[in-house]
Amino acid sequence: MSGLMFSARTSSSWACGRLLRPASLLLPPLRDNHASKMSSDSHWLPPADRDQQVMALRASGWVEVEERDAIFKELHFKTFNQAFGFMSRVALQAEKMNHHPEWFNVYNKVQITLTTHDCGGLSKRDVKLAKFIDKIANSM
Ligand SMILES: C[C@H](O)[C@H](O)[C@H]1CNC2=NC(N)=NC(=O)C2=N1
Repeated sequence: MSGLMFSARTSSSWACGRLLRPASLLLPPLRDNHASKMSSDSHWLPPADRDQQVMALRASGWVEVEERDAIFKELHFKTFNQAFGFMSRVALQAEKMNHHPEWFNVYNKVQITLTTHDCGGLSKRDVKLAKFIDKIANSM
């Protein structure tokens, strides 16, 4: 295949409010620093909102990850089947939101980290998914 290939950014570009543009070696980056990228995110959490939301999630067991703009929680279930059933329900919601956890499961334990890769940090989607995770975990 020859010639310069152009490709439109994926739908996930909208997750952070960035303009859709053909990825090209010719165009300078519209926004090339973290702060300006974060500030343009339509799902970006302004500092005041973020503090309030993270404080509420802390109350239900979420903790902030050191050296990453992310939140973490470890959940314990009675059995592996319960843990896997929980993960299945969260996976369906993640697909519906097109927003996916970073997670690790050993037997009845599930470790979950939430962050928005397209935005380089926490967004409203992480808060929404964290609240869904807590709702499902509490219902099991
Ligand atoms: C191409 C796809 O839509 C994107 O990669 C989505 C998928 N799921 C995602 N999940 C998370 N946690 N962050 C993202 O930025 C993200 N982006």
